[in-house]
Amino acid sequence: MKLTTRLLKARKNIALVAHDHLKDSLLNWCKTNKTHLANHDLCGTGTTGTLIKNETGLNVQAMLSGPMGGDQQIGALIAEGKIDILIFFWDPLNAVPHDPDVKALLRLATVWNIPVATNPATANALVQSSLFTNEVLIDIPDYQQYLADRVK
Ligand SMILES: O=C(CO)COP(=O)(O)O
Repeated sequence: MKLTTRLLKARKNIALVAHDHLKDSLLNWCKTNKTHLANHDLCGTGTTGTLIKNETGLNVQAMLSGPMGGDQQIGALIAEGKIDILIFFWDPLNAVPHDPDVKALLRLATVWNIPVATNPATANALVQSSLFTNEVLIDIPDYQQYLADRVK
């Protein structure tokens, strides 16, 4: 796959998602890192986003709840280059009904090479990284080239 680059601006679009057993963990992480998060545009799946908004006062755009399509909405935004960082505390110990959507979200985050944290240790590393406060270039698939190759 030929690559091109995408500039992630200093002010990021950050998606926040947590499965039910990990919602307290993500909520606590958001409270601890509220001042960092306040510098960015936040969205989240329905329940996670609403809980964070209510409990931290941060402005979080809540999409649909995960099992109702929220993971897919965030995945689509990633594919469109509208999400810069994904923080997704997914549950490795409990099955969820929408496992295909979870996989799809994680897959698209990998395809489009955005920084992803799936646990608090990595989320801490991300928030302390210069990419959290500065603009950064990431490599992404060259979609125009990809399409041109497929249609010639
Ligand atoms: O299920 C989720 C992610 O897969 C999260 O959805 P909620 O935030 O609505 O609980």
